[in-house]
Amino acid sequence: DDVLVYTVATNETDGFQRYIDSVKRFGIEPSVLGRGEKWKGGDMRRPGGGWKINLLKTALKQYDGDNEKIVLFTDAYDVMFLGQLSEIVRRFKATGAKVLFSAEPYCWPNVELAPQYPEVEKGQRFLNSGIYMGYIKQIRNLLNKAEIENTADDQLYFTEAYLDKNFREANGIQLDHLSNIFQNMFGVSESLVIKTVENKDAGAEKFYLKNSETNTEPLIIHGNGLSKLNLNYLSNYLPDGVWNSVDGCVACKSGQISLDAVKPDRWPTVYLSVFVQMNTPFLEAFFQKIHKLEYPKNKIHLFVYNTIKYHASLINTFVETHGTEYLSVKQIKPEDGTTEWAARDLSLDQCLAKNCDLYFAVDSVAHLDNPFALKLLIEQNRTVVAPMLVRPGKAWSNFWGSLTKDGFYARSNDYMDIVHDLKKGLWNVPFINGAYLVNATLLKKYDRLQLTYNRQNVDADMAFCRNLRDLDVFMYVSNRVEFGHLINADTYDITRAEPDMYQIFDNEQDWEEAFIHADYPENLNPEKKALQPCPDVYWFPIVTERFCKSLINMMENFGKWSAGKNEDERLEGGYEAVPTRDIHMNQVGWDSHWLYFLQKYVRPIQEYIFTGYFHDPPKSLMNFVVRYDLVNESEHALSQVKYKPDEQPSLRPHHDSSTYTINIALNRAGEDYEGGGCRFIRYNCSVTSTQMGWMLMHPGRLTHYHEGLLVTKGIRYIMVSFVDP
Ligand SMILES: O=C(O)CCC(=O)C(=O)O
Ligand SMILES: [Fe+2]
Repeated sequence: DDVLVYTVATNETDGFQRYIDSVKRFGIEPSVLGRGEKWKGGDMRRPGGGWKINLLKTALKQYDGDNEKIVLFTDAYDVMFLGQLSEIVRRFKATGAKVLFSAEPYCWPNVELAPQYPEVEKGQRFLNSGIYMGYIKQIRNLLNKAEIENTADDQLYFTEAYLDKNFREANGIQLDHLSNIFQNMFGVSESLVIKTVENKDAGAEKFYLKNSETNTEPLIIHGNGLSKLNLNYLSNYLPDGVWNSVDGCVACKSGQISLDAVKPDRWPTVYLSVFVQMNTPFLEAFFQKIHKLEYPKNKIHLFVYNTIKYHASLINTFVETHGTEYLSVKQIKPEDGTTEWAARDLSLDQCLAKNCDLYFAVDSVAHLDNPFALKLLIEQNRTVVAPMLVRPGKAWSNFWGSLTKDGFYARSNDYMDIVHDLKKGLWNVPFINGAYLVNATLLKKYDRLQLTYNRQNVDADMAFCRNLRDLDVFMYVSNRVEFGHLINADTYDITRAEPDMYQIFDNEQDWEEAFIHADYPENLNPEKKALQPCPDVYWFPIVTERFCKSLINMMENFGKWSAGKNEDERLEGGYEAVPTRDIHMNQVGWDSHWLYFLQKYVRPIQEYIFTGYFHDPPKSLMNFVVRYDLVNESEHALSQVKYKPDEQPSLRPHHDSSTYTINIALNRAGEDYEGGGCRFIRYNCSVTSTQMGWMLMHPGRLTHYHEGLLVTKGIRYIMVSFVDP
C-alpha cells in the first residue's frame, strides 16, 4: 500500500503495452504520467527527459507531508517487471539505501564525469535514471534539489545529484551495482541469460532472468539504448508465464479477438497488396491460394504490383477472371516502371484512401496454404503480425530472430526451434517480410516520412522494418498454426518452356502439388487393389493433367523429334532396334529431374507390386516422350498419302531393354487422337482406353512382347522409361 509506482508514457506504443502487461501480472497498479499528452522532454534519441522529473514532482505534491511511502519510478516503453513488488521492496530495504538507482556500464550523457564516480569492485559503476526507487522524503529532496528544464537531461540531473557527495550521503543514495533488483541491459546483454526451473510434476517450467556475471536475478529490466531488441527477445519468455513448453504461447491469447461473433459483412476491410517482383515458380498456385482465403471478397481491396513481364498474362487473367469479386482492384504493371518502395508506399496510402482497417502485404513467394491465414492473423490482433513461412525442410524463413549491429541478419538462440515448430507461439522479432498484416491505425498515426519503405542504402523490406523498430512498433511472427510456406525462386529459369516442371528439387512440395496425381497415395494403399488391364500390366494414376500438358509443351517447344530410324546418335551404341519418333529427357535438360521422379514416385509402386525386387535408385538411360503422328489432315486430303514419311503412327512388336517399363499417357484417347494403345501379344490383350496422367507398368522382356497400336487420327503422346535395363 505504501509503494507508489510511477512511469511516464505519452504514447500507447507496443512497448507501453508490454510494460502494462508485465506490471499487471504482479498485481501492480502504476500511475502513468503524461498519458495522452504531447511529449515535452526533447528529442527521444538525444539527451532530454527533464520533463519526467517535473511530472513526477507534480504527481508527488498530493503526498506532501507524507514521509512513509516508497516511490518506484521506471521508464515504460523499454521496461518490464519480472517479479513481485513485495520482493522488490524487500531487496530495496535490505540495501539500507534511502534511494537506489539502477546502474550501467557507461557514464552518460557526460562521460567527463566518470572519474568523479566512486570505484566499484564488481558490477556497474554509473547511474542510470531509467529505474530508481526510494523513500518519498529523499525522493522529494532529490527532485527538488534544483530546477530542471523539461528538455534538459534527467540522467545528467540525477548524476550531478549523486556525484554531490554531501547530498548523496545525506540522502542515502546508492546504485544497484550488482543488479540485485534493477537491470539495465545495454552493454551487458551477453551476461543476461534466461534460466528455467523444471517442474517435477511434468507441469510447465518456470523462467527467470539471471545476470551470470554478478550472479543475481534482477526483477526489473530496462532495454536501454541499443539493447531494446534484446529486451524484445527476452519478452518472448519473460516475465514467467508468457510462454512455456507445456501451455505454449499463453500471452498471445491476450488481446485476441474472434471474428465468428461478428457477421461477415461487418468484418474489417482489408487492403491486400500482392507483390510480384521476381520470376516466381508456381505463381498460379499462389494466386489460387490468395483467392481461396476464407474472407469475404467484398471486404478486400486488391492491389497487385508486378515488375515481371513473364508473369503479366497470368496476373491479367487472374484480375480479369476474379477482379470484380473484390471491393476494388488496382494493378501496377511492368511497363509502369514503378520502383518497389514507391509501389509499397503507394499501397499504404491507397489503403488509407480506401478507409481500410487492415493492410495485408503478400509477396509472390509467400504461399498462404491455410485458407484461414488472413482471418487468424486478424484475430491475433497485433499492430504488426506475420504468419511464419519457411522453405520446406530448410531454415530459410520470412523473419529474422536477431540483427547484427549494422542491422543485417543474425540468428537468435531459439531461431531453429521456432522454424522447426519445436516452439510454437507469437514471437517478437526484429525483421519480417513476405507476408504481414498491419493495423491501419498505425498507418494513420505515422505518415509516409516516418513509416515508409524508402530509406537510403537498404531495400524496401529492411527500410520498413527499420522504421517500425525506430517507432517502437513490435513485429510479431506467429507459428501458432501452419499458415503456409515460402517458395524458393533462386533457380527459376523462365527461358525454359514450362519452368515449373524443373522445380522438383527446389520446390518439391509445390511441384508435387502441381504435378503428382491427387490419387497417387491410393496406389500404395493396401486396402486397394491395383488395376491390372492385362496380365502383369498394372495401371496407376500418377501425374496431373498439367504435368502431361507441360511435358508435351516442353517437347514440342524443343521440337527436334528423332527420325525414328535405327541409327540414333543419342545412344551410346548408336543403334536402336525398335526406334520410336521421340525426344529424350536429357535433350530438354530434364533427365536428373526425371530420375528423381522415378525414384521418388515410381519405385515405391514397383516395390509394392512386384514384390522382392529392389533397385534404389532405379536406373534408366532411355527416358523419352513418343509422338505417334499422322500426316496433317489437309496435306493428307490433298496428297492422298496416309502418313508423313518421317512420322510414325505405330510401333512394331518388340521387347524393351528394361526390367520393367513405365508408359504414361500424356493425352486423351478418343479425344485428342483415335486408335493407338499398347498390345501385349502373348496375352492378346490391349490397353487402348488409356487415361491421361495414368501409368502402365509391365515387365520389359520375355513375357511382355508388345506393340504400339496404330494411331488413326490426331497425335498420341506417351512418356516411356526403360527402368533398370
Ligand atoms: O505405344 C505404346 O503404348 C507402346 C510404346 C512402347 O512400347 C515403347 O515405346 O517401347
Ligand atoms: Fe516397348
